[in-house]
Amino acid sequence: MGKGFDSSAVTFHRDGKLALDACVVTIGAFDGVHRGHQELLRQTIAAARRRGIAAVVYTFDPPPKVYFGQAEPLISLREKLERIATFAPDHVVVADFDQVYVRRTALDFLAELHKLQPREVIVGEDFRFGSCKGGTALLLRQHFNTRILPPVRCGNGEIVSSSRIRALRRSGLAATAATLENWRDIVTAPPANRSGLAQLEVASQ
Ligand SMILES: Cc1cc2nc3c(=O)[nH]c(=O)nc-3n(C[C@H](O)[C@H](O)[C@H](O)COP(=O)(O)O)c2cc1C
Ligand SMILES: Nc1ncnc2c1ncn2[C@@H]1O[C@H](COP(=O)(O)OP(=O)(O)OP(=O)(O)O)[C@@H](O)[C@H]1O
Repeated sequence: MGKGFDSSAVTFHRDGKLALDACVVTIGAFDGVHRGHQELLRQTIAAARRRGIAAVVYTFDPPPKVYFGQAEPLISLREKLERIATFAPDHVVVADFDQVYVRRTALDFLAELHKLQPREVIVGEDFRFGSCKGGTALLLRQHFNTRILPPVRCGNGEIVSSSRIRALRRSGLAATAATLENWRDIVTAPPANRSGLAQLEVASQ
């Protein structure tokens, strides 16, 4: 679970705008910022702190499955960014997942990642990227020092996923879904702390 909401320490960027000389980065749709995502965020921020470099979260708006009409979003972009911000990364990159972006190949995406000069990339086993999901975690490993985390599971052994949370909600099992999200004690920020988010929203208009 993250600490308390404080977006003031986090800088938000549109994709392609951020260049760094070192970082640890995690990548994903992160819809719901569930317990599996939280583990990625914790490991990413811990690795970055150990190395004394920036922690970066790279995410997509809307989540690709939502863009392709395969799912309804679990939470809004604002809520997602607020949840991510509670883990206190240094940077959050939000890529506009649209008809132009979706045509980028896995190699295009790797070229963008190179601009962040990651010392470590941390993703889950099933991470895919690039048009037609051509890129895998193993391809990432050919380009960057990549840590592939084993899946976080719930008590009955099932893998925690946004899809599973959606299915539980659809079945009327909202309380079970909420245990996988694990956000019941989220601290909501006062408006003054949301300036970074507001800037991102203005930039996207
Ligand atoms: C440049 C780029 C292009 C993508 N193109 C597609 C696509 O054509 N079809 C698709 O289903 N997903 C596409 N995706 C989404 C990925 O499959 C995946 O959902 C995304 O990278 C987030 O990973 P996650 O779902 O593990 O969070 C693309 C992702 C990126 C970064
Ligand atoms: N249970 C989990 N344990 C560890 N990593 C996870 C878990 N679920 C997702 N991840 C990783 O988090 C990142 C973002 O994944 P993503 O947003 O696709 O989540 P998801 O729950 O698998 O979504 P969906 O069910 O919609 O496919 C990816 O690197 C993915 O591999």
